[in-house]
Amino acid sequence: MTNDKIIVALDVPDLEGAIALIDKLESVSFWKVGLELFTSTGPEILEILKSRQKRIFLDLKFHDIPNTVAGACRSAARYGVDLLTIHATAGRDALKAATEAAQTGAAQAGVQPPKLIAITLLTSISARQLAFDLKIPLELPEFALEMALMAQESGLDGAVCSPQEVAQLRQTCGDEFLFVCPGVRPTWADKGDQKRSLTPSQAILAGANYLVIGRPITAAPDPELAWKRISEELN
Ligand SMILES: O=c1ccn([C@@H]2O[C@H](COP(=O)(O)O)[C@@H](O)[C@H]2O)c(=O)[nH]1
Repeated sequence: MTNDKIIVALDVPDLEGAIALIDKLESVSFWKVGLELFTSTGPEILEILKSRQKRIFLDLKFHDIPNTVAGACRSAARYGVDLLTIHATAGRDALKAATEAAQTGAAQAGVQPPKLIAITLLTSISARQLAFDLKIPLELPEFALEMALMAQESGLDGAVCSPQEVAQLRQTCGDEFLFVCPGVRPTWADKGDQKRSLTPSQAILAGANYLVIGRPITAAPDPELAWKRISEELN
């Protein structure tokens, strides 16, 4: 079964909604807790997922000065989560400080350190927006590659990128570096705000270790059926 490669994004506003989805999608083994749910529930949602033996991607996308991201990563690592995110654009010093702090926090709590992964460029940003809104004078694939390389050089375990860039990033960063791809859309799903999508099977074939999929499953009229269709596509 390859559905352990799918991380389902629990983007719901409260604990009640989250528990309903976790119970409904019993065979999902890896859940992503992001800004909306964590801001609402705090660490309680992590305890609930752990009590059900689920793996956890804590996607808080830290972006701040080195001292502050280090403190945040130290604290988050104490929860014993599997994956944790920071924006690569926080810079090299912040990435290095975050890497060390995640190790320290986990050791203090006696848990396994999370894999720390860097956001290269949000999958909701198009090439046009990168150039005209963010004023980045690089082609989008080159920018994503530079961010992934900086993360790798700073000691991080992997990167978040769109499925459209993962093949090139994989080729340069090698097989040991983790690539987690959101912005994944089955052919039958609405793209919403995602600008750089591929289908689940295309993303895996391109070299992603994990896919993050939210609304195509969680906002589907029948989430169990949507999950089953995506799992079958991958199997
Ligand atoms: O570049 C990024 C980084 C993180 N995400 C997160 O992934 C999910 C995607 O949800 P969908 O409903 O499948 O669009 C969401 O939680 C984002 O915060 C991302 O989309 N892009």
